[in-house]
Amino acid sequence: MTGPGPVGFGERLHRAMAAHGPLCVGIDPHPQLLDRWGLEDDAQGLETFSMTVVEALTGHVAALKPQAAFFERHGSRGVAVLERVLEAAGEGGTQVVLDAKRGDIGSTMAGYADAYLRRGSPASCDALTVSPYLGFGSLGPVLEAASASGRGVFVLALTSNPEGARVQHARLDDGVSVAGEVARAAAALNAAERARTGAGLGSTGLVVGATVGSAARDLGLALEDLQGPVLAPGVGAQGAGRAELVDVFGAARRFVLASSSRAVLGAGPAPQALLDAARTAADEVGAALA
Ligand SMILES: O=c1ccn([C@@H]2O[C@H](COP(=O)(O)O)[C@@H](O)[C@H]2O)c(=O)[nH]1
Repeated sequence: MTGPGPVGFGERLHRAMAAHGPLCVGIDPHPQLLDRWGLEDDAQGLETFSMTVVEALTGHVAALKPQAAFFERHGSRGVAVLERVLEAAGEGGTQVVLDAKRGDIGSTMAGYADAYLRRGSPASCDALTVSPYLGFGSLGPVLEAASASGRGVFVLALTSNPEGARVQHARLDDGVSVAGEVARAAAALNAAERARTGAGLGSTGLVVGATVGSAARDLGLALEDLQGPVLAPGVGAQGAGRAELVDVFGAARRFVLASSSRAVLGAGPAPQALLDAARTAADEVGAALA
């Protein structure tokens, strides 16, 4: 991708959600999906699959979210495909979220920042998913790089998988939940950014699964105070739909970018069928989150 302009990620996403609805379509080239599309499970199949999705949906959905794992499993040729997908996907205002869930000590996070959040890097994206479970402070280098280059992050808070709860629901000495502490830190960054730029949304997002039930409320996440985007995976194949989005996000609904991968991708390979599936999903999540 050529790289974002002077408008920050939060504001760009805000505009994209207003234009196309609050849907992010994941690009998850599972081997089973490649097979269903009549493609080989190799780098060529991966490229045909991913570029079909990009060409069908770019400019029609708020965001696309390639899942790094399904590119990395094809080795260096798969990573080269991911670079081409990131380059092609960012046209027409569609925001590109790379789901790589990076998390390491601060000095290594500087390497990830350079890889994904620097202008001109071969794998540059609009926003990167990151894990705060080495301590929120370890994210410093990616947060600084994102801020300097008009990019963003989605920090894991309450993930959609059931195993996450044991860590993310735990309480710290002062009674604040682990996920609540992550949400507080993200909200502080967004408040500072919005005070500085006047952006509609800050660029430090959270990941909160649409499958987490009452956890965000019970754990005091105060998502309505986040003033940044909430990426909500779990819609479609993991079982969440309209009722879950309303229940989980309540008054914070307007910040939510619902994310669905397999449920949309299963409509392919015909580009029009993919576009129809994405539009139907965008209408459904849009009605739930209005
Ligand atoms: O808490 C999380 C964080 C990320 N994901 C990712 O989203 C997609 C979900 O795919 P579906 O086919 O819609 O189930 C996948 O890439 C996950 O790694 C998540 O599911 N939960």
